[in-house]
Amino acid sequence: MPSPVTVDRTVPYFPGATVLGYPRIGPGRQLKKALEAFWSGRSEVDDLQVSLEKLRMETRRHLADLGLTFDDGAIPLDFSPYDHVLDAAVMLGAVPERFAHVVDAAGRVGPDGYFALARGDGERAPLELTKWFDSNYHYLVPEIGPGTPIRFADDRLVRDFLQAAADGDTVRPVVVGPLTFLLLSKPAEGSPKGFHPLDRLDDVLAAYADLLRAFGDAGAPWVQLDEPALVVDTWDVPRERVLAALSRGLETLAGDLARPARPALFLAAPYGDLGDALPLVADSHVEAVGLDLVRGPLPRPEVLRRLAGKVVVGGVVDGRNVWRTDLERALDLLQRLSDGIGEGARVGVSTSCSLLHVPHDASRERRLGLSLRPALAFADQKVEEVQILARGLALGAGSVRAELAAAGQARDARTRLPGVRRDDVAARVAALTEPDLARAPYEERSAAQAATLRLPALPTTTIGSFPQTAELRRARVALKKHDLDREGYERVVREEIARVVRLQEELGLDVLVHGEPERNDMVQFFAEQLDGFAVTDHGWVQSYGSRCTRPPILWGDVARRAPMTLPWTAYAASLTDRPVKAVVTGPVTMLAWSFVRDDQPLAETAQQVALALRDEIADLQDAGIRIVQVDEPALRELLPLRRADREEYLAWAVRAFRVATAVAGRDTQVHTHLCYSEFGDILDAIDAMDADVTSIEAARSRMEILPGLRAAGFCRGVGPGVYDIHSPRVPTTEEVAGLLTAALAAVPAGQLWVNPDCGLKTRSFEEATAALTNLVQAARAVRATL
Ligand code: MET
Ligand SMILES: [Zn+2]
Repeated sequence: MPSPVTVDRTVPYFPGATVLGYPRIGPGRQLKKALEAFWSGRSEVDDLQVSLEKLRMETRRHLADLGLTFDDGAIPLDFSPYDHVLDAAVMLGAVPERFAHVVDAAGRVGPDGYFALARGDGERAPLELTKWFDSNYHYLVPEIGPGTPIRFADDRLVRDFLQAAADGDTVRPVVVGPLTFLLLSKPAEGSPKGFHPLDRLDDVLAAYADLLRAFGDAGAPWVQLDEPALVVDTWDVPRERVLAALSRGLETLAGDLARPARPALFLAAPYGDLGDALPLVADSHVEAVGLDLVRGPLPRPEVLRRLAGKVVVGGVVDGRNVWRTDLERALDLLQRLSDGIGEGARVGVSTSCSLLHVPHDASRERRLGLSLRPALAFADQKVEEVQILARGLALGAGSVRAELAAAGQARDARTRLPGVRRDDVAARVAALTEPDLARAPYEERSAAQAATLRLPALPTTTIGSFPQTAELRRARVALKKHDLDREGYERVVREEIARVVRLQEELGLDVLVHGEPERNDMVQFFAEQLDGFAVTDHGWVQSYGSRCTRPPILWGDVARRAPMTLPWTAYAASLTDRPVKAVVTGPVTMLAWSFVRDDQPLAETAQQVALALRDEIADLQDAGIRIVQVDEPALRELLPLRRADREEYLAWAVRAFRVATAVAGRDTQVHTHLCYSEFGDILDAIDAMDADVTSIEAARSRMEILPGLRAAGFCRGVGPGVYDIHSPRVPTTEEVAGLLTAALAAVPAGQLWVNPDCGLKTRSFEEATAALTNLVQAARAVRATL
């Protein structure tokens, strides 16, 4: 007779050392290569599946080689072919109505449907792309309405788990938790007023319960539910509602559904402090909780004691930065965590968040030389650090004395590198006064600029970059390999600038750009030319889907050596009578998209970068350039997740922008460009930046931003993006005209600019030309109706 199943409230073994997630792109960017081969038709769907499985397998093996145990769930299964939030939506079958056809009768979504959701399919717009918490990773925003299907539909993750198990690896599946899923979603089009995706909580919980049962059947010892949404207190619903939803989720998934019907649950809360959510988790039946102890404090003693029955996983190794951990401090923190929990405490060691945000392996960075490299820890080094700490915690600090000492020495050596502190830079920052930050009143500027620039109503422009041709990429590689000399390379760049200027004249754009062909990347290009920055050879991190960036490392005081973009912009200007807009990357974005020194406040570092840019803008102006755009796409990204921290951040961010731009005279038009974020809650800061023109993402969200801008009293130029450059779709003239008409309902014609959402570098010339043709035509058509 089968014995009746009894509820199992014991806590199973949890590995001493783990990481919350690992880079998914592959050390050789295998993911990117496999995806792009498939999308371009160079490979078949079977090839893609084989490549992805190979990548998953190699990642598991690699983590096991680095020392993570392979049979107890220490190795996370956090792979995604494109994005983990999209995966959760697909798992739930929760696709928007326009994509209903991509879900088959069994509830699964095939590769074509999956990528159509991510990238559009020529007719249907993809899901909106936006920043994941305060990082430069982008996720796809699920669209949830009252009628959106929600059930446990697609079991890909379970199949991936079984595939690993068949190879002998018992991994720990990582899933976006139900609350985070719903809080990151937006209401589907046509949802009634007042509807919030959280209204679908019970349906989502039921689906997650089925998922957990499936993992139970598959034999998973642990499942990690990521609930970073809990560390944010700025959602569009009151905190009480978030906490009530959490209680309900914990009850349903951890209490009502008990082991052995489900695996043990590890609730992880990266990117900050759980705050008042932690007691609820403590009193629930989840078996393990992960705390971000890099960003968050050690919980108060009375809360810690309530965690006694659980495994508490201390995230003490920073998953967001590349500096070696102060192991001594981290071990001490873990010890205090353990002591605070009390007798029988079970403490695991982990990273503060997934290592998704850092590159694979610092030991490959040969060029960084002997000075900086020992101070760095990329993902693989962090995997080693969590193990050292776990050993130290289990066996005492004495057992890892040598490792602690080596880490300490490396950190000390870094602070003594020449260039870390420079008196000349410190003196310039200290000498800044209020007049250095102020420009003439906007009315004066706008009159002066109108007289100088003589632009038509609804002026058309682009955001800066044009598609990067294969020839250009080849030339850059050849330059690096010394197959092409500097002069030869610059010739190629100049030819490209000339071509792009001609193209823009032919298209009839009003404000031209030089096209940024000299830039490998908008941050790296400047970082390479600034003192205080180092660049990596292999330090790729995923930005979204197949897109990767290589963040520079800001390690010392920042200063400009020589003009950076001036020669290129001036060359473009020499080829045309139309105004040419110079484009530089702003201070906040330089910081956000680099790994930044952790030995002084960001505000201080930002001013140093701003002063370097100020020098560049002064030079551009002296050379006769009358429009300068300072890109700050990351302005919103660094916005703290807790309301209480926001004001301070926005103050220094705005200040840095003004330090960089206030050198512009009244007839020099300052633009800024912001993209891929919700800007609704920083409109005042955008206003305070005092740019003459602000171009802003809007195409995917259909101009949602504009009424808010108007309400905030924004009276300067604004260019809501009318062409979504992150999709291969070419918008029609009618579509663009429709968006412009919509924009005119919220913005006076005299303020409105016409431009794409962002730069064109990810598109082909063919797509960009077609889209810009339509954009110019639409602008002319709407202009004629004014
Ligand atoms: C992510 S914002 C990009 C701005 C840059 N000027 C470009 O056009 O590519
Ligand atoms: Zn942009």
